[in-house]
Amino acid sequence: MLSVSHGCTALVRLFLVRQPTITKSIAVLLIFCVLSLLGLSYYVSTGVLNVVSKSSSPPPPPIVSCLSLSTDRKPSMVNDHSAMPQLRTVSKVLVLVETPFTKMGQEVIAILEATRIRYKMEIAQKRLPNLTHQDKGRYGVVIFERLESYLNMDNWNRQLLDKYCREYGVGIMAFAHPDERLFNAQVKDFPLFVHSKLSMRDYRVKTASPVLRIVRGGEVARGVMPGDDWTVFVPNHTTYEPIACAKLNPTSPFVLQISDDVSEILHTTIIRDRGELDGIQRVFFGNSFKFWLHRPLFLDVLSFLSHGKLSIPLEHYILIDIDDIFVSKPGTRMKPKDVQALLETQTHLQQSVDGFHFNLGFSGKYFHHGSEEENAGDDMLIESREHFWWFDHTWSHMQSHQYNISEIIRDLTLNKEFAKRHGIVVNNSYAVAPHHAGVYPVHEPLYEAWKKIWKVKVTSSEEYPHLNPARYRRGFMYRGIKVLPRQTCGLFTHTIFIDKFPGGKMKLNQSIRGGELFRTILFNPISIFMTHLSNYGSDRLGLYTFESVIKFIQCWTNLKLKTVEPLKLGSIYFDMFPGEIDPVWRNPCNDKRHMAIWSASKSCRRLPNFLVIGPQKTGTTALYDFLGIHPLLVSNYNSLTTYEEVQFFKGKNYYKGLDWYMKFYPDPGEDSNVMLFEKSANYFDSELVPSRAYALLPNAKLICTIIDPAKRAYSWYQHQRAHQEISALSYTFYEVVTAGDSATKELRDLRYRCLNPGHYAYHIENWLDHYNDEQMLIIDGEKLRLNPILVMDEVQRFLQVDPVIDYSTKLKYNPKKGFFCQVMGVNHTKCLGKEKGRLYPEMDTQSQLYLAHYYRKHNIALSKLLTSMGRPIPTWLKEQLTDQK
Ligand SMILES: Nc1ncnc2c1ncn2[C@@H]1O[C@H](COP(=O)(O)OS(=O)(=O)O)[C@@H](OP(=O)(O)O)[C@H]1O
Repeated sequence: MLSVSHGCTALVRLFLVRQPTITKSIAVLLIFCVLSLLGLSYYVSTGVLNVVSKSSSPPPPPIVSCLSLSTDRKPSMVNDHSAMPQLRTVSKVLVLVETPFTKMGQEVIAILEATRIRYKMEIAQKRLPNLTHQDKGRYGVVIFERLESYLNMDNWNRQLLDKYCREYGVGIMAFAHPDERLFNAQVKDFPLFVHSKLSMRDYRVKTASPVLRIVRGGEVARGVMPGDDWTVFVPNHTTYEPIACAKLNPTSPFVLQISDDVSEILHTTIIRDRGELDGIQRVFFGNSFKFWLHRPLFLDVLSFLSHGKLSIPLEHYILIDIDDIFVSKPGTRMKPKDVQALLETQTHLQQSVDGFHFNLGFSGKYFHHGSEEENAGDDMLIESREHFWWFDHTWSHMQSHQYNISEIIRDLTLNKEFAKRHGIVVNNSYAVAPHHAGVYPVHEPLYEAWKKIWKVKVTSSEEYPHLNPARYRRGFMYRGIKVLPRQTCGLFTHTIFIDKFPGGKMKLNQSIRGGELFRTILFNPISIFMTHLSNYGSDRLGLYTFESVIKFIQCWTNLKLKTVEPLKLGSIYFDMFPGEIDPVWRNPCNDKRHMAIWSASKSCRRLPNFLVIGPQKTGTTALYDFLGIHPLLVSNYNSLTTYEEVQFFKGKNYYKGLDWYMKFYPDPGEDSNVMLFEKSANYFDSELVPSRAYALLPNAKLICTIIDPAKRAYSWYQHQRAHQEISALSYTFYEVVTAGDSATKELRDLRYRCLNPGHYAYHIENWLDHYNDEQMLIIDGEKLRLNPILVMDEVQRFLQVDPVIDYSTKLKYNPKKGFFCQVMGVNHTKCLGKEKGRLYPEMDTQSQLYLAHYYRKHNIALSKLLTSMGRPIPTWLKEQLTDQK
């Protein structure tokens, strides 16, 4: 554009200043032509002209026709696989792969993750993992990435696996992938033969197969199948039954040997072994997931072999949001005939999708911002308002993370007034934020304003926990608002013509016919799609895409599609996935997209660099105080309720969100060497905290302190008594630690709280499930008490902080207190308050003996763990382990 305007100015000047000569006139004309060409190419490349030229051609009708949509459509067989009573297996899959990186194995894992089916991946050549636990089978189905790995297992492992499968009714699934070309080769140990490395065409699934559930039998996928590495199975026993078959491609090798009549004979591409010979059900696939239908068939086989335990529901919900109503650029907006088409398609889709409605998200500010015809389109949307569902998409299509609460409130109010003026009945409970801004990472003011103006209860976003990989997208709940995962269907604001679809029309059709879009609906029982106003003008890509994919699903599957209002969808979602209600906060600075929609006033520097995690009563407060002496180690501001401990990752505080947590930290600035830290002694023994802390602070360092666990338990008990905890006052220490199953709940709880933190090895390992060994410093609390100077030097080295402090000048033993305290002046030290280092009677001998025995196995585990980590063994631990009390 720049060159065009500069050129024009030059042209005008030339004419104004002098009389043109002929040569100059020709030169001017030439310049004019070049500029016109430049201008034209600009318009063509930006698509502006396309809008004009293409909008006259009729939008494409939906694709897909199939046998099952014809009038003589036969009812399809939907098998209920949950026939076997008293299964003794867990709903989990064992996946045996060649290597963790092989493509096929990764594809299997990707399906399991997308469908939220639990799995364990192991290398096939290694010893099998434990298959049982307390008379329960750990896996409901065993999958071999390669059939060859199953056949070539060593005798011991093979017998073990077969025995397990027989006893627990567990099925085996495997994918044939022979390295060499085979003709009529016998499958090792089975009355089954294969031809391999073939090219196939015209794929069909057997109508009567008991394996089918999602896949509708009887359809034919015409044409040549992808790949020339197909294996077909030739059984020689009644135990085998074909599930799917295909014809040979005439160009395939062995064609003549295999059959005379290449065109008609069907060859088995997926075969089931009913288990007549050895009591084990197996299903072998003759190819990978290159052919799209193998994914839904994989899910059916999984369901079948697990006796319905690993089935996904057949009822699937879809909600199609059309965001940006009124927002699009002139030339890309809907005209009356597009609105008409939208209405017609909605009516049409209501026949195949129960309750179907397009869900329209409006931004009133841009009403009537198009051409005359497009403004008439806006009017028609308003006239047809009661046929659609409507939700708020902000008045000005604002990125809420850039605004404060009153600005957001003002914006939402304007949109609300717009709706009122135009008689739009808005679905109050649902709203969507433009650009996902403010939903995740959470921008508190948006949530507050939504609740206040619209009483929003449900929203959706594709950003939690991250946009990619899409299969990990999940929901969460924050401040009473349910955030549901949103799916992308490939239609963005600029995707308005079929041939401009990224990758072209072929790519779009692939996505519809078993590709990405189809898979999204298949794998997610609830799919909320994000589309835009512009996808329904021009070529009406939105209508083409969804009508086609819904037809395709009807053709090939027994999925029952439904649409329900977002509020109901929210309840259904969290009834299905209750484990997702609790959010997991991640660091926005580790995701570029998150940074782009996070308020500029926030900074990841306001998060701790290291955590002192406890456990309680091991000297953590002394350590906290000593750390605070160092000018480069800065702790959080005090909490009003829990003083120096923020206790964010444990308990209710976590639900207050990241903004709340960050307010406890100063911003040390980008270039500062300051390290922020938090000490919360109750983090150590929590089951949830390690994963939460790691999600937010994966690079943090951790410090824990350990003392003799029996001593720690007794100190804790005394602490509870000093704090007047009734249960601790009611029972002696011995009664607490020895409380058995018949004790009151109150006493059992007290015992648990008293003894559990002392299971050091167990808790440290929980942390090390997430963090690396090198990220954790384990301090001997006794050493901290007796020689804090040495310990603080070690801490400085571990933190790699400038050792600007000589702790020998900062800490001094206070004989009166019996502890090291901070040096404040020549004859003045500051010690911890009377809360720490209380005087209490010695532990009774009975309790000492009991606890020495109780903690013995935990202490052994700790010594093993410390040795494996290359850490020193504390003196008290050595004594405990040598002591024969
Ligand atoms: N320098 C110094 N001053 C005071 N106290 C010290 C010090 N070093 C270690 N200790 C020991 O720390 C015990 C308290 O541990 P915590 O601070 O981790 O307790 S808490 O969980 O934060 O309440 C406390 O336990 P009790 O003696 O049972 O009170 C002390 O033994």
